[in-house]
Amino acid sequence: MQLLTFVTQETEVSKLRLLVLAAISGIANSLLLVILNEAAAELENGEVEIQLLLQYLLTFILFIFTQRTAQREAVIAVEQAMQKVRIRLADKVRQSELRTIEQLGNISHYTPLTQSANTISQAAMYLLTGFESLLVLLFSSLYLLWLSPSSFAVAMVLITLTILLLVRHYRISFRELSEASRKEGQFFERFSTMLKGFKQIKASRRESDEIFRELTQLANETSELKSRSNARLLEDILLSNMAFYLLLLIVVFLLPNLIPVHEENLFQVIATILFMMEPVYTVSSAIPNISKTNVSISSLYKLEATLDKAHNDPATDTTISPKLENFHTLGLQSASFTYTNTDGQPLFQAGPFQMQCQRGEMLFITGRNGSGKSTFLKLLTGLYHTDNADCVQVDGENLQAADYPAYRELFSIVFSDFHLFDRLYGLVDVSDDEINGWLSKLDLAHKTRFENGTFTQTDLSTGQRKRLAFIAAVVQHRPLLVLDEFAADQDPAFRQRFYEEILPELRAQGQTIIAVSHDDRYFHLADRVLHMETGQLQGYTP
Ligand SMILES: Nc1ncnc2c1ncn2[C@@H]1O[C@H](COP(=O)(O)OP(=O)(O)OP(=O)(O)O)[C@@H](O)[C@H]1O
Repeated sequence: MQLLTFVTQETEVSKLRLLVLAAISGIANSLLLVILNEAAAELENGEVEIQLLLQYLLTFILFIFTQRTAQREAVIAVEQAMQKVRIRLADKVRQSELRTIEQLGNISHYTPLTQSANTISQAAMYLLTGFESLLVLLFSSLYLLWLSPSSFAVAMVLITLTILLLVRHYRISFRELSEASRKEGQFFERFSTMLKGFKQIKASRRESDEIFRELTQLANETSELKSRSNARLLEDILLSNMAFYLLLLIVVFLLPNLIPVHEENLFQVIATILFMMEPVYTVSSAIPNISKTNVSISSLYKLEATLDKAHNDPATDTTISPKLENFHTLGLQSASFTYTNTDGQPLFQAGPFQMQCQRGEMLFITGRNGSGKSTFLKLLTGLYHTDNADCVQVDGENLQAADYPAYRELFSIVFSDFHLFDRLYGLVDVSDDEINGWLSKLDLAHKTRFENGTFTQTDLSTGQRKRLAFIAAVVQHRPLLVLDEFAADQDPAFRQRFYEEILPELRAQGQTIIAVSHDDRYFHLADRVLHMETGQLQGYTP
């Protein structure tokens, strides 16, 4: 059971201590019944001894104390475990290869990280009370056996049948809830698609209706699966009650006629059976919740297994060695990369690439859409791992797998689908003045300022936001600046200044620049222009 694995693997609290506390609480609970029955019997014969009252009070205190302590510790432990799992998964996501995250794709894969938390926290309580109730049931059954073996036999038959049915229902619920959770993920994915493509659907009623139909269908299917499961929960509670009323019927109306001695302690037997109803009720209502939690934990561990399977860097050290820092050339040697579908079937092969870049060079790359320019940049910058090892070279030497994290630190990159974070993370020794200087240089000073680690205004046009992304890259002061179609959405006047002033200025300061560009009127400014032709890189003279 996933919940048990979760509690065992992720929590640091002593499981034995929790079980012992729950066991004491369960035994104390059952003892209360025995003492009450004893007292009732004594009352029939005269007076109740004060000793019994004291025993009752002490057992009651023990019951409350152990139950409260066990529940508090379990809840705290599960909260801590949940926090630990979330942090571990967030860390695994950031350590994953780019390709894995691209393949995982949309947000629906990460919903377990947020959705599961509440379910799992609640489930700790159910697990503990479920265990305690099972113990109460066990001890009350033994007490029933002592009071009336025939009632015990009937009770066992009925309870076993009830439990078998509950277990069968648990399996069905698990399947239904897994399916509901998958559909819920798809709902959120469609919902985020609707938000991302809002402009299009706002302008097209038919498009909007079709997406809305899909959303409605997913919501309906999810709700149908969940309602079915919840209805079964109510039926299960009713069923366990019915089993006990049937038991009472047999014990009170049938057994006394069959076994004459049975009437002697009939009241105690009835009280015991009524007492056993509560734990059975608790167990039957815990099952659907534990089932929901198992679904949540399964999806969390599934996400983690996907991240673990991905080829992660064997090391995380990002310290740039002096050798890397002072490189003269870097490039790719027989480097290729193959996109595959989820079944591992090849879709497109980029390369093999042979390419060397000199320090301080300004290199432009051109080529048709889909020819492989971005893929080449991802290989060169170490964001994608090449199909074969030892294909990235620095000063003619192969880059070792453990060097990748440090190698990536050599590049600052502005992607064509750039993302502007709400603050400039990880900046070291960069003054606000330097960033504000860049804002003036890129004609943005009248729109925004840099203060306290953030731009005061980022709600700007696409081209303006891209200039902010360019500033964020440049002020990292890394040896290589990589630009993927940066100027594509800039106005002609800025574009001219960018190619004729800004890039040459950066090169003069020692930056190596590798830029994908379609602006052939500025190609003469580059040291070299390379042309990408369906996955193959060729030299090109403008
Ligand atoms: N995420 C992906 N999954 C599978 N195949 C992909 C993926 N991205 C790109 N490809 C394949 O790789 C080829 C090269 O894509 P790439 O993005 O490198 O081209 P590009 O030259 O940068 O194109 P553009 O000029 O349109 O940006 C594409 O034609 C496509 O077949």
